[in-house]
Amino acid sequence: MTPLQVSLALVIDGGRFFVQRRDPAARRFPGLWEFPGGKAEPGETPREALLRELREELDWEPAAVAPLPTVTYTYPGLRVVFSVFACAGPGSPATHLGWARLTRAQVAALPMPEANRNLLPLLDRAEQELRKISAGAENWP
Ligand SMILES: Nc1nc2c([nH]c(=O)n2[C@@H]2O[C@H](COP(=O)(O)OP(=O)(O)OP(=O)(O)O)[C@@H](O)[C@H]2O)c(=O)[nH]1
Repeated sequence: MTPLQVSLALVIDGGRFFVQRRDPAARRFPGLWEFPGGKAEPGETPREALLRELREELDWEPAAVAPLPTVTYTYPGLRVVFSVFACAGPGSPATHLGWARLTRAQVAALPMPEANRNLLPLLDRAEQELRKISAGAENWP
Protein backbone atom coordinates (compact mmCIF):
# COMPACT_ATOMS: atom_id res chain seq x y z
CA MET A 1 0.00 0.00 0.00
CA THR A 2 1.63 3.29 -1.05
CA PRO A 3 1.12 5.66 1.84
CA LEU A 4 -0.60 9.00 1.43
CA GLN A 5 1.71 11.85 2.47
CA VAL A 6 -0.20 14.45 4.45
CA SER A 7 1.21 17.63 6.02
CA LEU A 8 -0.56 19.01 9.06
CA ALA A 9 -0.21 22.26 11.01
CA LEU A 10 -0.64 22.62 14.76
CA VAL A 11 -1.22 26.37 14.68
CA ILE A 12 -0.74 27.76 18.19
CA ASP A 13 -1.75 31.10 19.61
CA GLY A 14 -1.85 31.79 23.35
CA GLY A 15 -1.63 28.09 24.21
CA ARG A 16 -4.60 27.24 21.97
CA PHE A 17 -4.69 25.14 18.82
CA PHE A 18 -6.50 26.03 15.62
CA VAL A 19 -8.98 23.39 14.45
CA GLN A 20 -11.52 23.44 11.67
CA ARG A 21 -14.65 21.43 10.97
CA ARG A 22 -14.86 19.35 7.82
CA ASP A 23 -17.74 19.96 5.48
CA PRO A 24 -20.79 18.00 6.72
CA ALA A 25 -21.21 16.85 3.09
CA ALA A 26 -17.62 15.58 2.72
CA ARG A 27 -17.13 12.06 1.42
CA ARG A 28 -14.67 11.12 4.17
CA PHE A 29 -15.17 12.08 7.81
CA PRO A 30 -18.11 14.46 7.29
CA GLY A 31 -18.45 17.06 10.05
CA LEU A 32 -15.40 15.90 12.01
CA TRP A 33 -12.82 18.37 13.33
CA GLU A 34 -9.27 18.41 11.99
CA PHE A 35 -6.02 20.32 11.83
CA PRO A 36 -5.37 22.37 8.70
CA GLY A 37 -3.28 20.69 6.04
CA GLY A 38 -3.62 18.13 3.29
CA LYS A 39 -2.05 15.78 0.81
CA ALA A 40 1.34 16.57 -0.68
CA GLU A 41 1.47 16.96 -4.44
CA PRO A 42 4.08 15.02 -6.44
CA GLY A 43 7.55 16.50 -6.00
CA GLU A 44 6.64 18.61 -2.97
CA THR A 45 8.51 18.34 0.30
CA PRO A 46 6.30 18.00 3.41
CA ARG A 47 7.13 21.59 4.35
CA GLU A 48 6.26 22.91 0.89
CA ALA A 49 2.95 21.03 1.02
CA LEU A 50 2.25 22.51 4.45
CA LEU A 51 2.89 26.09 3.35
CA ARG A 52 0.80 25.64 0.19
CA GLU A 53 -2.13 24.15 2.11
CA LEU A 54 -2.03 26.96 4.68
CA ARG A 55 -2.00 29.52 1.90
CA GLU A 56 -4.85 27.81 0.03
CA GLU A 57 -7.00 26.84 3.00
CA LEU A 58 -6.40 29.71 5.38
CA ASP A 59 -4.77 32.49 3.34
CA TRP A 60 -2.15 32.54 6.09
CA GLU A 61 1.64 32.25 6.29
CA PRO A 62 3.32 31.14 9.51
CA ALA A 63 6.28 33.18 10.77
CA ALA A 64 7.68 30.18 12.64
CA VAL A 65 7.54 26.50 11.67
CA ALA A 66 8.93 23.67 13.82
CA PRO A 67 8.90 20.09 12.54
CA LEU A 68 7.56 17.41 14.90
CA PRO A 69 7.93 13.65 14.59
CA THR A 70 6.11 11.93 11.74
CA VAL A 71 3.05 9.85 12.64
CA THR A 72 1.84 6.92 10.55
CA TYR A 73 -1.71 5.64 10.76
CA THR A 74 -3.49 2.93 8.80
CA TYR A 75 -7.16 3.31 8.00
CA PRO A 76 -8.91 0.37 6.32
CA GLY A 77 -7.26 0.33 2.88
CA LEU A 78 -5.36 3.57 3.43
CA ARG A 79 -2.04 4.19 5.12
CA VAL A 80 -1.31 7.83 5.89
CA VAL A 81 2.02 9.39 6.84
CA PHE A 82 1.43 12.66 8.68
CA SER A 83 4.26 15.20 8.63
CA VAL A 84 3.31 17.44 11.52
CA PHE A 85 4.58 20.97 12.10
CA ALA A 86 4.03 23.40 14.97
CA CYS A 87 3.27 26.82 13.48
CA ALA A 88 2.85 30.33 14.84
CA GLY A 89 2.76 33.85 13.56
CA PRO A 90 0.78 37.04 13.37
CA GLY A 91 -2.47 37.42 11.51
CA SER A 92 -5.63 35.36 11.59
CA PRO A 93 -6.22 32.25 9.55
CA ALA A 94 -9.39 32.69 7.49
CA THR A 95 -11.64 29.81 6.51
CA HIS A 96 -15.19 29.39 5.29
CA LEU A 97 -15.40 26.24 7.43
CA GLY A 98 -16.31 26.20 11.11
CA TRP A 99 -13.19 26.79 13.18
CA ALA A 100 -12.05 27.31 16.77
CA ARG A 101 -8.93 27.87 18.85
CA LEU A 102 -8.99 25.34 21.66
CA THR A 103 -6.91 24.06 24.55
CA ARG A 104 -5.33 20.64 24.32
CA ALA A 105 -8.05 19.16 26.57
CA GLN A 106 -10.79 20.65 24.37
CA VAL A 107 -9.10 19.31 21.23
CA ALA A 108 -8.87 15.85 22.82
CA ALA A 109 -12.64 15.87 23.41
CA LEU A 110 -13.57 16.72 19.80
CA PRO A 111 -14.96 14.24 17.29
CA MET A 112 -11.93 13.84 15.00
CA PRO A 113 -10.75 11.28 12.45
CA GLU A 114 -9.40 8.18 14.19
CA ALA A 115 -5.77 8.93 13.28
CA ASN A 116 -5.86 12.14 15.28
CA ARG A 117 -5.73 10.26 18.58
CA ASN A 118 -2.12 9.45 17.66
CA LEU A 119 -1.41 13.12 16.97
CA LEU A 120 -2.49 14.33 20.42
CA PRO A 121 0.85 13.63 22.16
CA LEU A 122 2.45 16.04 19.70
CA LEU A 123 0.31 18.88 21.02
CA ASP A 124 2.34 18.79 24.22
CA ARG A 125 5.58 19.12 22.26
CA ALA A 126 4.43 21.74 19.80
CA GLU A 127 4.87 24.77 21.99
CA GLN A 128 8.17 23.52 23.35
CA GLU A 129 9.58 23.11 19.83
CA LEU A 130 8.40 26.56 18.77
CA ARG A 131 10.04 28.04 21.84
CA LYS A 132 13.34 26.41 20.85
CA ILE A 133 13.35 28.02 17.43
CA SER A 134 12.27 31.38 18.84
CA ALA A 135 15.29 31.23 21.12
CA GLY A 136 17.78 30.43 18.38
CA ALA A 137 16.55 30.96 14.88
CA GLU A 138 16.05 33.70 12.41
CA ASN A 139 12.63 32.43 11.28
CA TRP A 140 10.92 34.01 14.29
CA PRO A 141 9.80 37.61 13.76
N1 LIG B 1 -6.16 18.01 6.99
C1 LIG B 1 -6.31 16.96 7.80
N2 LIG B 1 -6.42 15.72 7.28
C2 LIG B 1 -6.56 14.70 8.13
C3 LIG B 1 -6.57 14.87 9.55
N3 LIG B 1 -6.71 13.65 10.12
C4 LIG B 1 -6.80 12.74 9.15
O1 LIG B 1 -6.95 11.54 9.29
N4 LIG B 1 -6.71 13.37 7.91
C5 LIG B 1 -6.79 12.69 6.62
O2 LIG B 1 -5.67 13.06 5.85
C6 LIG B 1 -6.05 13.34 4.49
C7 LIG B 1 -5.85 14.82 4.22
O3 LIG B 1 -5.99 15.11 2.91
P1 LIG B 1 -6.81 16.35 2.34
O4 LIG B 1 -7.27 17.25 3.44
O5 LIG B 1 -5.99 16.90 1.23
O6 LIG B 1 -7.99 15.55 1.76
P2 LIG B 1 -9.55 15.85 1.68
O7 LIG B 1 -10.13 15.51 2.99
O8 LIG B 1 -9.76 17.19 1.14
O9 LIG B 1 -9.95 14.82 0.61
P3 LIG B 1 -10.35 13.29 0.73
O10 LIG B 1 -11.83 13.34 0.95
O11 LIG B 1 -9.93 12.79 -0.62
O12 LIG B 1 -9.62 12.63 1.85
C8 LIG B 1 -7.50 12.98 4.38
O13 LIG B 1 -7.62 11.63 3.98
C9 LIG B 1 -7.98 13.17 5.81
O14 LIG B 1 -9.10 12.44 6.07
C10 LIG B 1 -6.44 16.19 10.08
O15 LIG B 1 -6.45 16.45 11.28
N5 LIG B 1 -6.31 17.19 9.15
